[in-house]
Amino acid sequence: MSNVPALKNYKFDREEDGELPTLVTGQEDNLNEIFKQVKSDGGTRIVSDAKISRVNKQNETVDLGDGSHKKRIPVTIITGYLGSGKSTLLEKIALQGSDKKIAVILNEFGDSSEIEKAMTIRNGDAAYEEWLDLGNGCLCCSLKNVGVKAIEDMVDRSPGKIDYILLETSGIADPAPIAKMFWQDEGLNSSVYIDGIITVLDSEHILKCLDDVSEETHWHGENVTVENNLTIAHFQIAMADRIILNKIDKIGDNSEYLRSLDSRIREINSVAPFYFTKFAEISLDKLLDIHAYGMEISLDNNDSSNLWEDRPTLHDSRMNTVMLKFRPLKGEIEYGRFLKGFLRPLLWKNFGASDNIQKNQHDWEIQRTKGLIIINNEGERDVKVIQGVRDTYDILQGDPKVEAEECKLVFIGKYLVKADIEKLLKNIL
Ligand SMILES: Nc1nc2c(ncn2[C@@H]2O[C@H](COP(=O)(O)OP(=O)(O)OP(=O)(O)O)[C@@H](O)[C@H]2O)c(=O)[nH]1
Ligand SMILES: [Zn+2]
Repeated sequence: MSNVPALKNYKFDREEDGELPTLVTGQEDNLNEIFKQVKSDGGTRIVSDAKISRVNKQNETVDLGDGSHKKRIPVTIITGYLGSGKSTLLEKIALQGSDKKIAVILNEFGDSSEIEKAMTIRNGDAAYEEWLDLGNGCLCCSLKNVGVKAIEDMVDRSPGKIDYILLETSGIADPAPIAKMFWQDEGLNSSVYIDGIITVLDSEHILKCLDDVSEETHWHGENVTVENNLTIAHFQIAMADRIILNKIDKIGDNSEYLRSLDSRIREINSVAPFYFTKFAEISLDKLLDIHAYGMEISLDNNDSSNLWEDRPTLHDSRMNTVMLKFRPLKGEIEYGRFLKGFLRPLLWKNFGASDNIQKNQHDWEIQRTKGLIIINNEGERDVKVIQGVRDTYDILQGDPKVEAEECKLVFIGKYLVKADIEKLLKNIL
């Protein structure tokens, strides 16, 4: 077990920690002042700020036993439901060109990372130092070992080259098992530490997500005790150390709705500070190096379970991914047919577009669309990137140099039937 110092091993020390405040009777009129100055060590004792920052500092390095120290790398986990703006946040963090050398780990569902890459995120004038794509499936179970190994390798192969890691989880992943992975895995635990979990919410759709409970969500792990009226979005909010209420431009000045949003989120997470943003515009210092687990991580690492209420992992089995690959489109006319005859009927089903597209009896719903569309215009190659969240989609100019010979579409949603969607596409190709 890495010998990360545990705050619990510290004894209160008068000259170091200064005077303990006299017994607090609770009648003091400067009670808030007193509480602001003292912090508990997670147990009963109180320690000074200086000591806390020293412990946090020590948490950032691990003593290798031969007197040398290895700097541990902070990891910020970025979670949030499908299409909330996680990648947009990554982009904004990069564009702020911070002095940190940042590695990005993507754990996207639906193997859509090259679509993400087609909108290459640039860190200043270069892409992020490292870009580790953990591919399909969720880190919490199917990919765990692969994921841990890949992260360990990345950290080991670039000593000194990376001083911060951002991990974007897939939109439908429960963040707890991913965070736990950094605690429970011996190797990871000594080379990285969790600085905080940031949850990005789509202000326009988050209440719909929270209301979308279903008896079909299932739990990974034994002794499922947690009641079933929870969704992934609940856990993503509950685990947050910072909450970004993104897409505020979609709400306008609907203060009524904002109040309902505020109270719903506060019900789930009453402590994490939250920020309203548009296209994830927020300054780095609110998100990085927050040492959200500085105190707990220095408590005896073995009892990290109390941080994640060792509960089973939630999976919503109604969700699935449909990925289509097809030849480049021939010119603007076919591209127009693709939009009018395929994409819109699929996404605008609720607006009366023909909803007999999918034969299954379920109430199917596309929640996330990502596409890389290549159009051959008389020898000219045009690349479009499609980014959609439920019924709205953006078409962005892609990088014509992207290495892709065929179009690629990824739909993530409920009860999607690949054969039906493919048939609709065939009608227009
Ligand atoms: N109107 C509006 N659109 C936004 C905002 N932030 C992001 N978007 C758009 O929403 C879409 C999804 O944004 P992403 O950053 O890809 O979302 P994501 O959370 O990474 O999506 P997944 O990785 O699929 O879960 C993109 O088309 C963005 O341009 C915002 O504040 N307002
Ligand atoms: Zn899983």
